[in-house]
Amino acid sequence: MSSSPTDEAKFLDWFKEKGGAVHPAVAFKQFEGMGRGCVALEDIEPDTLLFSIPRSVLLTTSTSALPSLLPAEEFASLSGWTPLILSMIYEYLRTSSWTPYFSLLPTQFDSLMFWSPEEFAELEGSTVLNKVGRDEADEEFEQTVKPFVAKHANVFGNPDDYTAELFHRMGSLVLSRSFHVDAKEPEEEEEYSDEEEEEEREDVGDVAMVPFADILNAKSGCDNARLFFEMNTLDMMSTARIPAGSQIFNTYADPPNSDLLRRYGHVDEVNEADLVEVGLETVVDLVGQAQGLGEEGREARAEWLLEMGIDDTFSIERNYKVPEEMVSAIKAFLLTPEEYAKAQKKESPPKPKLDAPSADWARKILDKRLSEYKTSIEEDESLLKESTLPQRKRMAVIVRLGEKRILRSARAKLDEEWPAGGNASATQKDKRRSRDGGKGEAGGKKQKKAKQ
Ligand SMILES: C[S@@+](CC[C@H](N)C(=O)[O-])C[C@H]1O[C@@H](n2cnc3c(N)ncnc32)[C@H](O)[C@@H]1O
Repeated sequence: MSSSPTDEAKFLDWFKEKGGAVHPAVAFKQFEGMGRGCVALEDIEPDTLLFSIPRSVLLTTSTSALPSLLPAEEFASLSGWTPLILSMIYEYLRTSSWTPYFSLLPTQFDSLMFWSPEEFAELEGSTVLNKVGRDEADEEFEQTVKPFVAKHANVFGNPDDYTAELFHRMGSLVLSRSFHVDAKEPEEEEEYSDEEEEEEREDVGDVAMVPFADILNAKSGCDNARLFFEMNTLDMMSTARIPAGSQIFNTYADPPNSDLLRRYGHVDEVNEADLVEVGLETVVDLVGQAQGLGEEGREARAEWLLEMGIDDTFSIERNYKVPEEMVSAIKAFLLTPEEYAKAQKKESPPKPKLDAPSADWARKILDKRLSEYKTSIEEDESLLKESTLPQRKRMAVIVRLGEKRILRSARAKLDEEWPAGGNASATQKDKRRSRDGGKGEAGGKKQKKAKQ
């Protein structure tokens, strides 16, 4: 990265001139493999104000000068993050308002937007490959940004300075560093929320680049600081005791490794929030076809499930349970035409309760998902032992290995609770018995009576 200690000093001067305040025990530091972060120089107690950011230094579509220089309806016609990205490029190229901030920001990224096809191939099997959005971003640049900048060259200056590279760079900064800050009046003690998966639905006016807050790194299970929104400031507070010499960590809202890699360009070797996704289409193809449903019939059932609020993607987390919506979807494809008609009439998808047939199908679905990765768990485990593995490949292996391990554990859990081709296991029966009262006839009856 190109920024230096002088840039840090200039940034701090600028930050303080604008009214920012920093606790004397908080300092910048380079951390191996993480870039710049913040360190505690002395022990810091919980609930300590680490730094306070005046709202005026936030870079948003409200604080940038750009919107006021353009016809309002034309600026409003821009969609997604484009208004913010354009405002950032404009401020970066044409003004000095945020120069000390920009000089601390990275210009190169390991997030998926910047991976080559060969590097992407290492992620084969992971659904993250469908979420990168490089083509959409290129199209947005070519079809919207370029003509817009050329049309308003009186404001933007030389259109050639507005390159696709700069557009992707600013977009990646928004993806990895922005915060959701309601543009409306802040609620009392409103808590920060990092920008979430809902980025497309979010109002761009609420997305903010927050100098200083975005210098904190994050690590699964290690967060010890959090941003709180006050009327005139955004305050970073410690949420735990931070011993002298320790890194100050924010939270990025605990994404799985696939999303960490996509948005931030890093992974957590140990990530409690890791998960693997199974698409509804796997259920549709596998169960629907085996049930003899034609393409139209399969599509109709899938559409109906979506209308009933079932998601098109199921996430298996580290509790290794088959997601309820996936069970419901499997069972919907196992319904006879008469049962399906009835369910449609009642507008009610099947209850998400596993039974022997749905458990067998869940097993097949997990196997199908596992077969979509081109390497085995064992191969990945030995790859990770190689000290010469290139960094991006290493991260891809960690993502795909994490996903495969979850699939394997979910399958083992199914095998234990629903042995293949059979009935419920002893554990399942025990669970059922204890739900029924577990005392045979008399116990069961009593419980029923009490319920009436
Ligand atoms: C909000 S910024 C934090 C400041 C950043 N380290 C810098 O040098 O400007 C987020 C970026 O920091 C890096 N980062 C944060 N946490 C990390 C971690 N646990 N491991 C590796 N890199 C991390 C990633 O490059 C990520 O995109």
